[in-house]
Amino acid sequence: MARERDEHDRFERPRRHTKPRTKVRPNYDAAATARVVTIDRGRYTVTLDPSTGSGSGSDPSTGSGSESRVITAMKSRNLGRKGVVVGDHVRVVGDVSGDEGSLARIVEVTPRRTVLRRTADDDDPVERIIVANADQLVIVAALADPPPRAGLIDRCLVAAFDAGMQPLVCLTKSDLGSADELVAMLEPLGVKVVVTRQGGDLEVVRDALRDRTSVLVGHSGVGKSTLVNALVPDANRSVSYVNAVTGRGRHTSTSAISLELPFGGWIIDTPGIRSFGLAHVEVDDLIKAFPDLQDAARDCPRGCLHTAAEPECALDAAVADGSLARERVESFRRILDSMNQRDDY
Ligand SMILES: Nc1nc2c(ncn2[C@@H]2O[C@H](COP(=O)(O)OP(=O)(O)OP(=O)(O)O)[C@@H](O)[C@H]2O)c(=O)[nH]1
Ligand SMILES: [Zn+2]
Repeated sequence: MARERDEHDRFERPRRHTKPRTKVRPNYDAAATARVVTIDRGRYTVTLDPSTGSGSGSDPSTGSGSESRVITAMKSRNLGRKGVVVGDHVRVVGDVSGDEGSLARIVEVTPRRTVLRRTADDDDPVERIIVANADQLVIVAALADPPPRAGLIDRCLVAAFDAGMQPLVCLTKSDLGSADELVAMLEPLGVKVVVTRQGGDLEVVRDALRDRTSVLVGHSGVGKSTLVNALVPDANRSVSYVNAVTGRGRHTSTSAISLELPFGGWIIDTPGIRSFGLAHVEVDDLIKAFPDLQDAARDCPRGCLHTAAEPECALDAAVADGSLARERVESFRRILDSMNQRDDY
């Protein structure tokens, strides 16, 4: 679903060996592959995949923990208006040495597996993709100070399901409040929850993040930086961060920034993202994240929106005959409703 809307899908990649090479469509199969870690004023900081750069041959999608070469690149003209976002897998040509002052060119963007969008707002009327290719959305909420808002968590869940990303709810500041209520709220949806506090044991969090690409979202003050610094002890000195900061003065943009986890995988922080684009989400897309509900909904009348107001929704029948748990249907309807409430996230 997310893939169908991917703007890049309309542009076919040149297939290896099937088409004759022409001057019109250069073949970049030999170009180095890299991933975009942050963007600042038209300059893309990318890390060269270890297999292209140093020849270690490890899987670039999981991150091996080895030092990746960081280079600065610009978008090539042939990409036209096509966007390049954090998390994109790209091909780069030109000076890929990564030496001070060097500048490579991004010539191709690999089709995206997932896309996460933010909504249009006053500053920018277009709903834009903010992160590509992430497989997990980590929704960070504090148990107190600031108090958690269930509606926001629900909206983030919708964004995750719609984007084809697995949600993980991370409840911070467990020293200040109990997680029981939120855990009970999320359990019927099958959403994984981890509970943390500053200075606490992070093993469960590490296990949930290991070898995946996770996007962190959460409001200011919930303890996101505290968490990132605990997971990536040298976050402020990491290659991508330093490059973004020292490369061209201060890192002033609000671009997402991708950090390699020392235990494998990546986390992408999203400063300044206040809301997700949910306007395009269809009920039929959302329900795909719940195969049992989707299955039961096959008996719904055409055009059924599956809300509690629908007189003949088959989800109610399934609850009545015991094939679906009432809490699960009610929880699904709750996140369905959250979609239509205008609010941050
Ligand atoms: N009591 C308590 N305080 C915490 C915990 N984690 C973080 N804090 C405090 O909460 C405040 C906000 O933490 P940050 O990590 O800066 O939060 P953030 O989400 O990164 O916020 P921004 O930097 O504004 O985006 C700081 O004063 C932290 O010391 C925790 O587990 N328990
Ligand atoms: Zn229905």
